[in-house]
Amino acid sequence: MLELASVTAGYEPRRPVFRGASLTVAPGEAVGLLGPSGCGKSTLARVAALLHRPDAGRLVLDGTEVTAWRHRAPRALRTAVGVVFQQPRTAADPRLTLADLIAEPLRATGRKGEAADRVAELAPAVGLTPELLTRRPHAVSDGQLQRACLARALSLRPRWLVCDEMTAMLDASTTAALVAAVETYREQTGAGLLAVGHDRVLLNRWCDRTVEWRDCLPAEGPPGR
Ligand SMILES: Nc1ncnc2c1ncn2[C@@H]1O[C@H](COP(=O)(O)OP(=O)(O)OP(=O)(O)O)[C@@H](O)[C@H]1O
Repeated sequence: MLELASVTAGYEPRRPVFRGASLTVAPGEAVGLLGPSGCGKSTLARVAALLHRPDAGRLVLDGTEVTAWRHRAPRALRTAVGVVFQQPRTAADPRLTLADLIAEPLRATGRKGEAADRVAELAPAVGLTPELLTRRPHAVSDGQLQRACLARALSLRPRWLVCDEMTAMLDASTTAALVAAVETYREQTGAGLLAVGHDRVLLNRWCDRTVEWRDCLPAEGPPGR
């Protein structure tokens, strides 16, 4: 279970973006999160991915309460969640080839020896040819780079995936390919998914259920600041 309970988070002391947001994803479940621009969906997604420390509230992953975020989080928890962001350009090191980008989490966790096999397995799963794997980000399209970013997110076989507007910049065929790659991975591993987006039709089609941001907030009191 991925449980976000009464989470308050933001970027400035005493000025949270939202207060008391709660959301649960059951093992193997796919939950879509919809809401207006700027309400804090990405911030909550980053809390769930252990990338942003909340001001208050709880994140419980498979029964373990998370007490440290980012580099302070224990490796076993950090690697339990794979994350894909909206903008592949800002999420990818421009110096790395796509093969090295995909293998980055394996290198960072001392599993460099598995990198070649895992990249060979993941590249076709996300629709990347061997030739594309040798290129650097500046020499591939946004869609191709996003495919590599998805493969990177899957490289450590996470139990949870957080896709934050993963397909917002992409055309319909790349969107379909990436959603299919996520779904194949989930069928193979039973991973749960939190998919943040604006596209209600896509999220309804993709996810087991879709949650409105307002329904994540406490009923009483004004949402947000
Ligand atoms: N790094 C940051 N520093 C300061 N403020 C930030 C930062 N990131 C986001 N914010 C602010 O926090 C608020 C929530 O942003 P967030 O990206 O979580 O919203 P969102 O619901 O995902 O929006 P969108 O649907 O437009 O992506 C916004 O007002 C935004 O300007």
